[in-house]
Amino acid sequence: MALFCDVALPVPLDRTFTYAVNGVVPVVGARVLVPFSGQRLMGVVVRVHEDAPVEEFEIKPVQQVLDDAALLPEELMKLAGWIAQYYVAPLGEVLRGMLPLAAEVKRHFSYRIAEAGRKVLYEGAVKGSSRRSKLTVEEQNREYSVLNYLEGGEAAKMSALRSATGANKGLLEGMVRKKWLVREAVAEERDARRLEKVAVLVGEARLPKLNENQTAILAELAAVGGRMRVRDLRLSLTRAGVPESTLGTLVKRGLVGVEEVKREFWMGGLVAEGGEEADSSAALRNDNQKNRNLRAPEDRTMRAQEDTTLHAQENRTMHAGEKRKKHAHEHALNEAQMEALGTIAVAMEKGGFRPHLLYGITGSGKTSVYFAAMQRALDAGKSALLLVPEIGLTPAMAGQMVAAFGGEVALLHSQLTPDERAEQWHRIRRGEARIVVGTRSAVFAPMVDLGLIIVDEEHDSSYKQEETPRYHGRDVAVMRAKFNDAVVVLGSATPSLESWANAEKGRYARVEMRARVADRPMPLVELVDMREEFRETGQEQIFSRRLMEETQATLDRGEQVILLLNRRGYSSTVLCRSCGEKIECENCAVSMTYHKPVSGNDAIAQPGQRLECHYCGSRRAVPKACPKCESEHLYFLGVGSQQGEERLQELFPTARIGRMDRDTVRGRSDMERLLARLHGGEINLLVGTQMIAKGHDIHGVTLVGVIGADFQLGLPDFRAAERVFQLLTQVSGRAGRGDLIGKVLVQTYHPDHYAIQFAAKHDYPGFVAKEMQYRRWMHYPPFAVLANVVVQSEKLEEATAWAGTLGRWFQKARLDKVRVLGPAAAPIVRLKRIYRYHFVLKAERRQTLSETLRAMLAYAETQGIARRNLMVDVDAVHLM
Ligand SMILES: Nc1ncnc2c1ncn2[C@@H]1O[C@H](COP(=O)(O)OP(=O)(O)OP(=O)(O)O)[C@@H](O)[C@H]1O
Ligand SMILES: [Zn+2]
Repeated sequence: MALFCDVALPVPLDRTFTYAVNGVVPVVGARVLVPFSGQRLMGVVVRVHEDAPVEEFEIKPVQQVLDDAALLPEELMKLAGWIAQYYVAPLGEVLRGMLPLAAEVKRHFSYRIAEAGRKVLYEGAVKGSSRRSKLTVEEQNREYSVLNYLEGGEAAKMSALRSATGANKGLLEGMVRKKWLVREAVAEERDARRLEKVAVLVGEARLPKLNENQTAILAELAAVGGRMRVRDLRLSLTRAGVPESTLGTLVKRGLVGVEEVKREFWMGGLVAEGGEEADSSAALRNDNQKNRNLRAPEDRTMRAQEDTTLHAQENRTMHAGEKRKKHAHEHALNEAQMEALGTIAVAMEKGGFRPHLLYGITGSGKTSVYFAAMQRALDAGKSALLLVPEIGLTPAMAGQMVAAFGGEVALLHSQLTPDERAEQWHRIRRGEARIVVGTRSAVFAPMVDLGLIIVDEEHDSSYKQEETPRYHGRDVAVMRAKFNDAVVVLGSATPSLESWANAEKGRYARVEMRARVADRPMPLVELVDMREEFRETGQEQIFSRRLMEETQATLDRGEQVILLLNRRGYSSTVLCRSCGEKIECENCAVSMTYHKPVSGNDAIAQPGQRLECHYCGSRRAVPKACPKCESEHLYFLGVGSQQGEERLQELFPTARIGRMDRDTVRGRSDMERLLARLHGGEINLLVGTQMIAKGHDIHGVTLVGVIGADFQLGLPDFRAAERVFQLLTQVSGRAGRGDLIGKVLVQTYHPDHYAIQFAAKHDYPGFVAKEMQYRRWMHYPPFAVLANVVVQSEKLEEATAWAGTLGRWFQKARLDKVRVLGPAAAPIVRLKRIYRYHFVLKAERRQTLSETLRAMLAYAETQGIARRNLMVDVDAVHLM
């Protein structure tokens, strides 16, 4: 009896594909390579069966089965199915996101002779190469050699063809266009876990007579404890001018051995595998700097040793700051923390799915509770997963995890290479890493015996994936816990309204921590009415007099100040004074931001390219005149963090100023360096965008100033008030986390707005009550479920026509349980050259919403609207 299997493929189609089983029978959850429209794709088997498909077209066989056992455990297969259903996303694309194993499959192209090619070859043999062609005789001859080479019928890789015939890619592609050849994309399995060579000093050997170069190598090795990656050693030898062959000589003489070991993966000073100490690995990483000393071989050993210790010390002080702070896991928990831990621990003991919302104000010590709960999970033989918004923004969290749990930890974040990601994935799958810390997609980590999932800062919008599948990591975490019978804890000082509503309904158990640790008071918040300020000073100022006064006083007392200026760049808009035209991006309907060129190494904006689009990244020079009316009166509006920094430099010339935004913090190491300078007191005045509000725990900060956070209140988004409240609360929470009480000054043009009023009073429950009313009246989440449907095309006419087609369908369908708003131009009507129209769908019940969305997609298909031109965003976080 013939066997078939259904395979989910990473293509934007809401269906699976049937293939014939060929030899090895794959199990559900295994990866297979299958042919798909001229390519070979990797997919995941979702069903094995005997039902011969009824369709007319030919059923192709599976080409290769990559796994003997299910790669994805059953609960992850279930979770994938749930996501596909809930977010109306193709299952194959969901699974692709779950399996970060692309690195294990190598893709390349190969060519095979086609019928037409054969004909040409035989005709050519008979008539000689007399065909009319634009090609030179030499190129024509080369084509014949390619055909000759492929005559046997086997496919050949491009590299083989090139070396045999000298044909380049262009020539081969030309032959494909003429249909002489067919090109095949080949996917091949490869082992992502590579080995690397390590040079080892052979201890026993009696030192014979050596030349200078040989001594240098031995000293180099001795200096780092006798082992070094050959790759690194080669690098330093080249720098010092020692010939590479010297290493070979030493190996031959038995003074140095070379071992092959499994490659270790390094993550910004933290060793993820096998290593115990963050410090020692960081010191190891610094070999390269040390190697500059290679010149004088005689005393190198000594000096290098000094260097090593020196580096280790530097690192220690770097990480710990001036006065060493205690790590979160080193505190004895206070009463509120014990109570929170108790609730979570009891839930774990009872077993089963138990969701919790941990509402703990800023500085209440949530992190320590996470650590303790994760330890409990480990003690019970379970594994634990901690999701964080962005590891790069809160490196302290990852560092403390490694310090507390050592080799048990796997870190998953966006800066890993595909190989590193695959390696971490397998470590977790094998049960070697039982503590996983990661960003959004880590929710798919193949944990063994998962007992606990924690979602830190659960309100953070970075948990929402803004590409297919558009899932929300927090909500997926809850479902994951459900399929795994695990406990899940959503933690925040400003929980999302969705989670809060779930707690109100009793779906989540609520745990509260309503005081700061060590009886530290909440900071005092003072509002500065900027309308008043303008009236009194007659000038539009960035910084109010009150804020300047307080800043000066705080700096004078030797304390630290943080100022939030939530826009990056220098000026957010360039406006023509004569005609009012704004300079917009040529790809997107948004104004371009002016970035002032900086001299020196950290010049980000290149001279002559000073306007940047924050949506597509395109750049251009500031025009000399308005592109529309040619007036030369261009006017720069909207203060960004770069300008803020410049002004502060003028106002407080002796302050030690730092800036934290996407332009100064590109990666995790930038963040680490900046935070170290803050902890150490090297910076006493920090200005930055919302990045500065993220969970940082800097004890010397006693003043937080907020400049223009309320412009967001005017954005066309029903979550605007919630976002402003969260941002104000989170940034205020950075003040007064040490021994001294903190103060917050909020400059605002809307001092009476409830989001600002409640934030000033640290009244989250008050804010939520008010905001819930508004959401109920307006039928917005959490009182309705919502989806954003964007119709998109590079052609404006197409986008509008399709929007019209769907609009008429919605009207005709007379949906009484779903409200449809639109079609309307999306708030950003053109983005990366794509025109966008949208509908917002609101329904009382989730079921109704997804049925409507599916019916709409089915109708769109009959109208020839391709799936990729319709973006369906269920539980959309941004409606832009
Ligand atoms: N029981 C305790 N006693 C004293 N200090 C503690 C205790 N628990 C935690 N801390 C310290 O309190 C500070 C705040 O803790 P933590 O960063 O966990 O707060 P949080 O609740 O996560 O706040 P936020 O929401 O602002 O990030 C840290 O410096 C931490 O080391
Ligand atoms: Zn753009």
